[in-house]
Amino acid sequence: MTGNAVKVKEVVLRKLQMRLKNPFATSFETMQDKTFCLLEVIDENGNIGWGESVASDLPLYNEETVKTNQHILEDLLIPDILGQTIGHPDEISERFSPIRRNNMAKATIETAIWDLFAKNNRMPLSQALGGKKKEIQVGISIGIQDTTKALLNQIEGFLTQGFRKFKIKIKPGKDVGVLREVREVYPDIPMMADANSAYTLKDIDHLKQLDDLNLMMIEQPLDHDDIVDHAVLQKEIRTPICLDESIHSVKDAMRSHSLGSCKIINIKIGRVGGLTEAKKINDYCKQVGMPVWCGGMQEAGVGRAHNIAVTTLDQFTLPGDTAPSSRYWDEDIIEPEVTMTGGIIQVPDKPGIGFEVNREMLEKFAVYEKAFKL
Ligand SMILES: O=C(O)CCC(=O)c1ccccc1C(=O)O
Ligand SMILES: [Mg+2]
Repeated sequence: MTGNAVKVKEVVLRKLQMRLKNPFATSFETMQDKTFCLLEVIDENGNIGWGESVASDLPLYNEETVKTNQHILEDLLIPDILGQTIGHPDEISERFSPIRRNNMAKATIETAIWDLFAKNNRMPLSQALGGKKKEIQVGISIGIQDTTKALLNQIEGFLTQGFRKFKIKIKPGKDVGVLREVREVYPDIPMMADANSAYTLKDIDHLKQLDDLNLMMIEQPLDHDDIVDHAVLQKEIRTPICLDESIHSVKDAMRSHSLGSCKIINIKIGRVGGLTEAKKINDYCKQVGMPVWCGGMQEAGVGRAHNIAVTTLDQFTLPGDTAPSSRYWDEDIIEPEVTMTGGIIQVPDKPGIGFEVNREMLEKFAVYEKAFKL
């Protein structure tokens, strides 16, 4: 779509520190205190666009951290767009392409420009992206629990709230046995597992046991940057492989499809460098008939709002990880907060991300702030 251009007059970079309600354990870390970059981009008309980075303090999910984000944003990306007139947000990823990777830093600015562009054209971000859904189905990601009883209690609670997909984090020693016990209690719930690269091809015979558990998919069982071994594994197991960490671009999606590395892709806006690339992956996967869904990185409200918008695209056919604000936060940074009824989130029809940022919450959680003006 064409539309009114955006002229960037001012950018404010903040770092926020927020504490999750409970620790969240994956196969590679247990996290409860989250620090992240939040970007406010102001245009010459005083409209404001917001972008949230999903990079955390340590480079355990990918190579980026809050500090690498700060460097790339302050020293390269913000100076590059300050004072510029952006005809369409699709230009941003092209503009930033000489810089290698650093996708989460790039996405922080690119998503803010998308928000600003949608506001300037007085339309919801979902509409600016070409999304048609007015409501989205919601899944839940459940961290590794100390006991199976604790996991079953969590599932019971989330079932009553109406969640549509149950993603269970696994690792060696807390995988097949735990999932089997869950299946004995809940034989039919839509369930998947996420290994966050905890296995290797030496575990093929062990992973074959997942095929008896009627899983929707096994997410990222092997190396974070692999699509070759995943193709070998997919030929050995019936359970569809979903790739998360391995997919950084539409080219990775194309390579994975042609090799047979996966049958489903978890799209995360930050991991792929922004909404334009996420849309390209959506469009390619629609062309080849590969389902996609929107993953999460325990975002605060701005990131959550962008995830809702991208989930309205047509190939996002499976419930994502975009749970309500209350999943992780006693207080979120947006108002209203993201809420859910019966496993459904209503897509906002206000301009841009459709939520206001609560500046009192920014004051409360910000540990760093720097303004960039012409
Ligand atoms: O935001 C959510 O609820 C999903 C959280 C999640 O699964 C996750 C959280 C941190 C790092 C990686 C992942 C993942 O999806 O692999
Ligand atoms: Mg994952």
